Amino acid sequence: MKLPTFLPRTIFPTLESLPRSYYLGHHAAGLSKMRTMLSQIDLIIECRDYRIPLTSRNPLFEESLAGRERVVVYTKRDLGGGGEDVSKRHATIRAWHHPTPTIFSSHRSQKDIRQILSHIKDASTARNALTGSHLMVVGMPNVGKSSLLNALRREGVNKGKVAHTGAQPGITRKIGTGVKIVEADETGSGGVYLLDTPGVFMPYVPDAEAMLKLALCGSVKDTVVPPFNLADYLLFHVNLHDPSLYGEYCPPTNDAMELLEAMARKTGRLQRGGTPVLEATALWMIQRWRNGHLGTFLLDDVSEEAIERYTSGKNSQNSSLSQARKAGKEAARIRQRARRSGTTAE
Ligand SMILES: Nc1nc2c(ncn2[C@@H]2O[C@H](COP(=O)(O)OP(=O)(O)OP(=O)(O)O)[C@@H](O)[C@H]2O)c(=O)[nH]1
Repeated sequence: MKLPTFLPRTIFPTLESLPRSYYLGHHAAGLSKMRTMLSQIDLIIECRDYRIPLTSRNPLFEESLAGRERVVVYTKRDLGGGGEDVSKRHATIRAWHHPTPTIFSSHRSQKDIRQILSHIKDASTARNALTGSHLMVVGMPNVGKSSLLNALRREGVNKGKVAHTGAQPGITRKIGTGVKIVEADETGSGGVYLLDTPGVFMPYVPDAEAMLKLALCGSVKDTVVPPFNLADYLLFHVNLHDPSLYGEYCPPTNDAMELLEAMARKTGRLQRGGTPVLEATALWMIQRWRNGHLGTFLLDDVSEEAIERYTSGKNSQNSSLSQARKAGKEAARIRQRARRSGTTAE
């Protein structure tokens, strides 16, 4: 008997009830500190997540840290997969950012890290800085800033890890001191120092799907978006990519609960009585994808048309940005009033 052909979903339903903001106190404080330090900075390394090149762009970094030389580094390239269209994809992204240089990197690839170092050294030489160059790495939470700093230091001056890294966002909370990533020459000039900064989320996420992408990539804490919604959205993408990726658990399905139940049974995530523990299984499934074990692919569509759509939507994003700022200030005022009167507002 011929099995029916599996048809993956082509549209994911809009989840209007999802939170659209994750702009925390230490994000605002970090950004304001970065702004005050800007005059001492020669080059900004702006990190974005390779799996979501459009969605992980935070307009705040261009708006608040304008006027400094910049390089865009797409981190976690290894999690975006290969394929024939990689060169075309990279060319499209480079053209979008032109004339800002763009580098695609994985923190474990010596070749990628050397390419970034080489760019940094060239920029520093061109500046002819006698007192050394001072760089700052910025980006959304969990995008891989501290991992990049450690990798540049290891490759540049052969020294061990200095910055803490972790699978959840918000590991770096404060701006530290500059870390040497390139030695000065015999004359004492040419040294390069890099500042790590806390990840800063955008004040307002333009749509619910963007929030799902950011949460899936680990930019917000796993408690912010319900794991079932994330697992369902991940399944939607895995199905568009290759449903055989979860073939060891169950046949192709568009039902996330069916897959989670099968995964829970196969991996022994069961309560007493044999009931599958679905939420823990959803988190496990998401973590497997984040580690590259459930397919490596992009969540954003990267084409000239998609970039055009994204860029033409920027204006509405900017107005949402000012609305979000007003809402943020109002929330801070309410919290302050509640603290003064001895009650909490959260
Ligand atoms: N596969 C892969 N994982 C990476 C890469 N870069 C970072 N990671 C992982 O991503 C997670 C977050 O990395 P961090 O360096 O802590 O990210 P961060 O941007 O400093 O995070 P915040 O403290 O929130 O600002 C860690 O689990 C890293 O191991 C990469 O290029 N490839």
